[in-house]
Amino acid sequence: MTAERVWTADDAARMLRAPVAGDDKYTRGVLGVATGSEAFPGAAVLGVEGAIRAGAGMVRYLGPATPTGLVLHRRPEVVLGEGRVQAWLVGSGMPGAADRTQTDQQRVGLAFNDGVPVVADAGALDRIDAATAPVVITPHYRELERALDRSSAALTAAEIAADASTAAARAAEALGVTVLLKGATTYVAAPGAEPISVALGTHWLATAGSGDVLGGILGAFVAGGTDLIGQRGHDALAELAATAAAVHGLAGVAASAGGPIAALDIAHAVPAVIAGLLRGGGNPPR
Ligand SMILES: NC(=O)C1=CN([C@@H]2O[C@H](COP(=O)(O)OP(=O)(O)OC[C@H]3O[C@@H](n4cnc5c(N)ncnc54)[C@H](O)[C@@H]3O)[C@@H](O)[C@H]2O)[C@@H](O)CC1
Ligand SMILES: Nc1ncnc2c1ncn2[C@@H]1O[C@H](COP(=O)(O)OP(=O)(O)O)[C@@H](O)[C@H]1O
Repeated sequence: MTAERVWTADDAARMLRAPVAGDDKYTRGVLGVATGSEAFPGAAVLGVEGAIRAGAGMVRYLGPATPTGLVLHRRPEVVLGEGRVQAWLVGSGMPGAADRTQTDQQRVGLAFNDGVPVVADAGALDRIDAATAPVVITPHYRELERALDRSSAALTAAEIAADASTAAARAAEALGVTVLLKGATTYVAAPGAEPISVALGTHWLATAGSGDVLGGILGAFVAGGTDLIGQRGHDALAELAATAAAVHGLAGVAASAGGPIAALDIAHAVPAVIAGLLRGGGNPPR
């Protein structure tokens, strides 16, 4: 077992920043989102909702017709198409390499080529080698098994489950990315750093689309945290990832109140969770 740091609500509160008078949508961070597919259009909606509820200054969405229509219908705030962004969220609800369309290839390539930090999920995990800036990946156990398949640190999903903390640390080292390994306890590891454990949620979070919302929350934090990432690289990325897992977990608890939740409920609970953390952290929301 690897020694680890336990991430608390106070730690998360310290990472959050309320907007100030000098802010506008751009200084707060624009997140490019390349997620969803004709097979999984809902994943795009869930990630975008997570990002907006977590405080992205703006979201730009790039995807096929069905998810594009659904995203815009639910969130007219979203701007479609390419443009300048501070970070990318890519891969949720997208097929892996074997089934990618040419347009999928292009939008995944664009995200990794843009020179800004990338949150890579699901169908983008096999393209992290193309990255031109720091990457944080958000796999569950089976996805991490696949991502490690051709690396020097191959592990089965069962081995990952048996010691997720060590698996996250080994994966970060082998892949050269920050790893947010999802599970009942989420482990975050930056290359060469002690892993962080986050267990502030509820088991009701084990529901379809829950991880897609987490990707959006993390995307918003990364887009708003580029100064921090510029100064402290993967250590900052790991702390932002742990904060996203904390906010996601606390939002799940708030949405559940002891009963079942739908993934969108998690996103809806995020603003009040952030407000509470900002108050508790001595930094009043504006
Ligand atoms: N609303 C949406 O659009 C959603 C999209 N999602 C997207 O769906 C894609 C696939 O995600 P997964 O985590 O499922 O991918 P995985 O490939 O990790 O999971 C599929 C595995 O689950 C097994 N499996 C399938 N149905 C099962 C069942 N009923 N009982 C037991 N095992 C079963 C399969 O044999 C396969 O091994 C991702 O791109 C993800 O982002 C999911 O997040 C769910 C919600
Ligand atoms: N038993 C559990 N207890 C608490 N949280 C869980 C549990 N199982 C999964 N989660 C959380 O729910 C989310 C599931 O994400 P993921 O596996 O990607 O599902 P999906 O692909 O359906 O979105 C992750 O944030 C994970 O940490």
